Amino acid sequence: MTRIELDQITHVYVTEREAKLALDSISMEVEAGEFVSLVGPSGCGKTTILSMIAGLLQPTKGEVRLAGEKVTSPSSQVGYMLQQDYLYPWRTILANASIGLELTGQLSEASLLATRDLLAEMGLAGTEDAYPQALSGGMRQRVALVRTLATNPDLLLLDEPFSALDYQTKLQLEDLISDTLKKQGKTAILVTHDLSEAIAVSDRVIVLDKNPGRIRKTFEVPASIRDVQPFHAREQQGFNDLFNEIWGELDDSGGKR
Ligand SMILES: Nc1ncnc2c1ncn2[C@@H]1O[C@H](COP(=O)(O)OP(=O)(O)OP(=O)(O)O)[C@@H](O)[C@H]1O
Repeated sequence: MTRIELDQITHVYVTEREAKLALDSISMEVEAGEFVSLVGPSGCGKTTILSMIAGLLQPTKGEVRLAGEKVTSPSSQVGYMLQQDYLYPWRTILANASIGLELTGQLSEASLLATRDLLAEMGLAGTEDAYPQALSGGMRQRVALVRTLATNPDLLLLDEPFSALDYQTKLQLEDLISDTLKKQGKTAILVTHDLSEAIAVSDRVIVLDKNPGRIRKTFEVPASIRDVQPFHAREQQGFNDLFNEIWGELDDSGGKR
């Protein structure tokens, strides 16, 4: 299991026109097995943070560490899931779900069998030989989740993975991801613009400010909300109060705009 540390991270994007201070001295820790959400106004640096944890971008100053090791390049320990499913239309569902195994040299009979099992766990049994165009948006996003989990990463980075889905599918997928990650003891960071989703799936919600990106405030989600499935979390006592409290912080950070 992977513990994440961001130690005094500053990032400046340099373009022909300007030097943009995107993140200013951000420090945070995510414990192994913890599920943390990042919320904040558009442009506050959420994706920049994920890119650094994924090893796709090096901070201008500071250090990111995974399980105590400085991140200098992408690692197979880390799975990244995005808003778009990026399934290849010419590959079958099984071939799409197993592409990460192929790219990392882990393709074997056993790993393919495990991928089939994962597809079945996600309610996708029988779709293995179909092509992505035959599947609904929610099913395709489940295939993307299987593809992310198939290489067995310790850490999942989820960049608005539910935002393109209809509300009902989104709730179902939140439950599925939350269940799966809890069962497997994975560490996860979710970026989302949906505050109720952040509260429903997370152990902690971190609110960011923008210009420059900084941590504004961190909220612990109480056990009464954490310990039930995301769908029912929204009905728990205290959910609305926490929502309103975080919403107030988002308002002050410009997050509602
Ligand atoms: N490649 C880049 N070159 C220059 N500036 C960039 C680049 N990527 C991001 N930025 C700037 O850095 C800041 C943070 O961007 P980032 O995409 O991390 O924010 P975000 O919080 O994920 O935004 P959103 O919620 O809209 O996805 C923004 O001001 C953005 O314009």
